[in-house]
Amino acid sequence: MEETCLRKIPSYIITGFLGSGKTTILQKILDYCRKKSLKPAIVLNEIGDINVEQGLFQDNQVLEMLNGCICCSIQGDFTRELHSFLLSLDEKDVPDVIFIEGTGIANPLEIVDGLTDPLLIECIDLFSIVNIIDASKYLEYQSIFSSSKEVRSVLKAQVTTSSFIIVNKVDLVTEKVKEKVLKKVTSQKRGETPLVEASYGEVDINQLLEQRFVINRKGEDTCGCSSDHSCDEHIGHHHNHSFQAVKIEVPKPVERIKLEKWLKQLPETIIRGKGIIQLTETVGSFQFQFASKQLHLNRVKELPKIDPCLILIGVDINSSEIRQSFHQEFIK
Ligand SMILES: Nc1nc2c(ncn2[C@@H]2O[C@H](COP(=O)(O)OP(=O)(O)OP(=O)(O)O)[C@@H](O)[C@H]2O)c(=O)[nH]1
Repeated sequence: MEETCLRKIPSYIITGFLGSGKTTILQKILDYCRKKSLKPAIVLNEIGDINVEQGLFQDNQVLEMLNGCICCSIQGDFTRELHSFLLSLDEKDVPDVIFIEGTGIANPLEIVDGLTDPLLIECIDLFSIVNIIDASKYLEYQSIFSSSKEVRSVLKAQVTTSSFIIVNKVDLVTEKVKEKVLKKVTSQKRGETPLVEASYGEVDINQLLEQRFVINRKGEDTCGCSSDHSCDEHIGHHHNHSFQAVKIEVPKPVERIKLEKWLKQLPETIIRGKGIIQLTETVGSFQFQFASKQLHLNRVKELPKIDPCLILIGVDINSSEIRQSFHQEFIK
């Protein structure tokens, strides 16, 4: 007989497009858990084969799902791995709460599918889907990706399925743009879903964790979304993501200004960059973050467990061209 979990654990899906601020808000949630003496477990999903942000989650139980999107290629593995992870825990280690951070290109309903698999039904109590929106890019993405049905439908599904929405990065936009974004999101979201605005994910965590997910089962629309598709589209259809992650080894320190210039000339469809690099200007390793067309470099305190590299994520990227261009500029 299949072994099963001792109890159902409240679980939250943290969703939102690439670089919108999911990890930033998750860090705030983890601080909150620490203060409340709650024991969290975190499931991290990356489309690349490496998690360059693992240092951010030290001291927590982390299950990493790399090299694919929970929403498609590794959905079955996700269910099995999460199940065996939970069964492997001693009673004292069973988490009070689980946070699942999607890849940024995930349709949350496909993660819901994985969590509601019969294998996990006694283990997981799905509380809420929290969606983070990048206020500085949301409208732009609608036009950059106007010809990509796939990107538009991911952006929309992340809004329509959520039980809590944070319009983040409002520090980067004017009042007028913010109002436009809020209007657009309000027109897409489900009526009862709270919508809050934030910079660097500063929100009332208590309010966020209390919000309960309600699946709106009515007629055909069994998934609860108000979008104009049949909900069967969520299942089994998205196996050919045109999203890609390109990994570039960076064996030598790079010049910051030159790197900034190089990033600026990348195609608009490269949405996100992460990595660990060294700089010519100063000793040490730096966490490389590129989102909303902005470069952030944060010094890494401990020796990184991975070799310096950049991961660039986007849609329909010509990986060899980009690798070659980087090599030409920085390595040769
Ligand atoms: N200006 C500004 N930057 C932010 C804000 N929130 C997050 N960032 C920065 O945006 C970058 C991406 O943030 P993350 O929290 O890693 O985004 P993410 O959604 O986890 O990214 P992926 O998992 O790669 O999709 C980081 O450099 C953050 O410091 C914000 O409100 N304003």
